Amino acid sequence: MNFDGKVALVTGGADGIGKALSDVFLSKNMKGVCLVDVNEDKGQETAKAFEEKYGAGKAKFCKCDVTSSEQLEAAFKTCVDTFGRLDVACNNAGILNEYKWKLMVSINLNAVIEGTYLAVKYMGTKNGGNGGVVVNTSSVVGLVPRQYAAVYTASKHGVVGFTRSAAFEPDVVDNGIRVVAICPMAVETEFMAIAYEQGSKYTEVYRNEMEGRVPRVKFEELTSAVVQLIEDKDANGSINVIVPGKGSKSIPPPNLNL
Ligand SMILES: NC(=O)C1=CN([C@@H]2O[C@H](COP(=O)(O)OP(=O)(O)OC[C@H]3O[C@@H](n4cnc5c(N)ncnc54)[C@H](O)[C@@H]3O)[C@@H](O)[C@H]2O)C=CC1
Ligand SMILES: CCC(=O)/C=C/C=C\C[C@@H](O)/C=C/C=C/C=C\[C@@H](O)CCCC(=O)O
Repeated sequence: MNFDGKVALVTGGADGIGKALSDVFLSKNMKGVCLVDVNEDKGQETAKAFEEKYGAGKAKFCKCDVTSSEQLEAAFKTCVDTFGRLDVACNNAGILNEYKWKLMVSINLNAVIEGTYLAVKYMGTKNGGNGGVVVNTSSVVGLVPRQYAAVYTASKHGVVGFTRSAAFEPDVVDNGIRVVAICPMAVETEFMAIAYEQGSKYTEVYRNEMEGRVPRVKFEELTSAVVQLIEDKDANGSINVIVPGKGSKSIPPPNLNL
């Protein structure tokens, strides 16, 4: 898919990875981006900054807690009502808080599943749309274990398993939709700083042993991996790890011919 005149919806679009993706989408001449986020102040601020940079009417902020089915569907509807179409859905919002693990699973996994199905409803060729691409944000710990963050790791493994499987569901394929996921290593965002405030065993260990010593994926490395996945018409069910300084690599499912 090329980006010209297309429309994207990005959850967690107010900040971090979602904001960086939205910026790049607009720089590639997308018609508009819908920033879907629970943080109203940041969301309004980011939308305003994008309109100043790319022109009036290019960014729409939708206040939404992705754990609410009603709010998430309303965001998809607002996006199509505002821009007239939807082509790319990034299910990206996420948190790291092992103490609030049920909430974390709701945000990191359930909302990714719900967002994917809503993308089929609002982008699907059988539903009046033009087809499109769903990009789900997992993590490197969607592929490898991580002690002290068992539920975060489970939620991100869930995103990988769901993406690999949903991509080949007839209802998804027959609606002209591809589904991919990214598995970045640590990225240059405030994600861990926010996680420190909320507290978890993992962030205590991380802060003591790893902070400042782990290289970060740069936004440019991450966004170019996502752009490639969106542009590549053969990328479906693809799970791409993103490693600082080394770029993006597709990771196939394990070969079980034992
Ligand atoms: N930063 C990192 O090192 C890595 C992050 N990830 C994943 O990338 C995704 C984005 O993370 P970052 O941009 O780094 O974090 P961030 O904290 O900078 O941005 C996350 C955004 O999601 C929003 N959000 C949180 N809960 C929400 C909810 N219930 N409803 C709607 N919006 C909500 C926040 O308000 C924020 O704007 C997450 O899924 C995270 O797990 C994956 C690998 C590495
Ligand atoms: C180590 C830095 C870190 O844990 C930052 C975490 C930020 C977000 C949580 C998660 O989505 C990302 C984890 C990134 C880990 C990065 C580097 C390595 O420590 C992992 C290498 C994989 C392994 O454990 O073998």
